[in-house]
Amino acid sequence: MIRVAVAGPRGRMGALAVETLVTQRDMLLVGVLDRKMAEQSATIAGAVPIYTDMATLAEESKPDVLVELTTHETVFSHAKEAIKEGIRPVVGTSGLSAEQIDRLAELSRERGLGCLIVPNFSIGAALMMKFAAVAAKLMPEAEIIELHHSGKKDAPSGTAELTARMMAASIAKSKNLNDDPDKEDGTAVIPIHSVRLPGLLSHQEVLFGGEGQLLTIRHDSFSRESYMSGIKLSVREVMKREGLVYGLDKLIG
Ligand SMILES: NC(=O)C1=CN([C@@H]2O[C@H](COP(=O)(O)OP(=O)(O)OC[C@H]3O[C@@H](n4cnc5c(N)ncnc54)[C@H](OP(=O)(O)O)[C@@H]3O)[C@@H](O)[C@H]2O)C=CC1
Ligand SMILES: O=C(O)C1=N[C@H](C(=O)O)C[C@H](O)C1
Repeated sequence: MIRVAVAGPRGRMGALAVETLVTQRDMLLVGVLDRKMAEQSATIAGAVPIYTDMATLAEESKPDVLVELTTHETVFSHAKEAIKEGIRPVVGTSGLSAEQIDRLAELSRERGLGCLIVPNFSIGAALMMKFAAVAAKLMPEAEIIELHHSGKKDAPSGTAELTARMMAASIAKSKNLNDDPDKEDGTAVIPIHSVRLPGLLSHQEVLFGGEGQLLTIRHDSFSRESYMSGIKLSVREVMKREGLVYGLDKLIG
């Protein structure tokens, strides 16, 4: 049985994650981590205890995994504290900096614990990133447009950042860029444009321009249900891993 805790249980994602994880036969929801004792989190969590600090959560409920779904302001300290307490983070929250990601890689390696950073739990988005990385090798002139609901607090999205990183790595490996004297260090910077509007949920387009042509790779999430199978997979996978894995695409082969 995997003992799971969820941080951010009153949030749009956290509440649905709680609802999903309690139905899994191989998982036991042992606690939720909130920033305050709220009546709403008590309703969501049901019989599950609510904690407002990691050390007490760790000591009393002994989770194996923490699913982190809070905000860009909190996520790094939660993930760091979890690793310190021997809890494997599954980080869905966006907004970690490259330095923070490197630090979590270091900490999880030192502690011999799995740590997953999954900017997008949907299978379609993972495929979009893979396809974009392949396309970037042959069509490196590319830009990303990410579009989200107006309640999203951070920009650019975590999905767009990982897409850009995978495309840059792919371009750097390809002969095209390494031969380009205009690129100083061989690292392509893929521009990201962010749109926040009511009516949207989560959408991304990767545009590739070429002589007389345009390739568009697009993914849309129309409901947060699209993330739930990826969350379940990530909780199971983090138990089998050591060190950092960044992206659902690395879990699905
Ligand atoms: N990886 C993925 O596939 C997906 C990732 N996301 C990401 O997940 C994150 C959450 O998104 P969403 O649910 O829409 O956001 P919400 O704003 O709906 O939820 C965030 C929740 O976190 C709570 N919170 C804030 N600080 C703390 C803290 N210190 N401890 C515990 N809880 C805290 C907030 O409480 P309060 O309201 O009281 O401040 C709120 O309930 C975002 O970063 C988003 O980008 C979203 C969708 C998919
Ligand atoms: O805030 C959201 O909604 C989402 N955030 C994630 C991100 O920043 O990429 C994942 C998805 O795009 C939805």
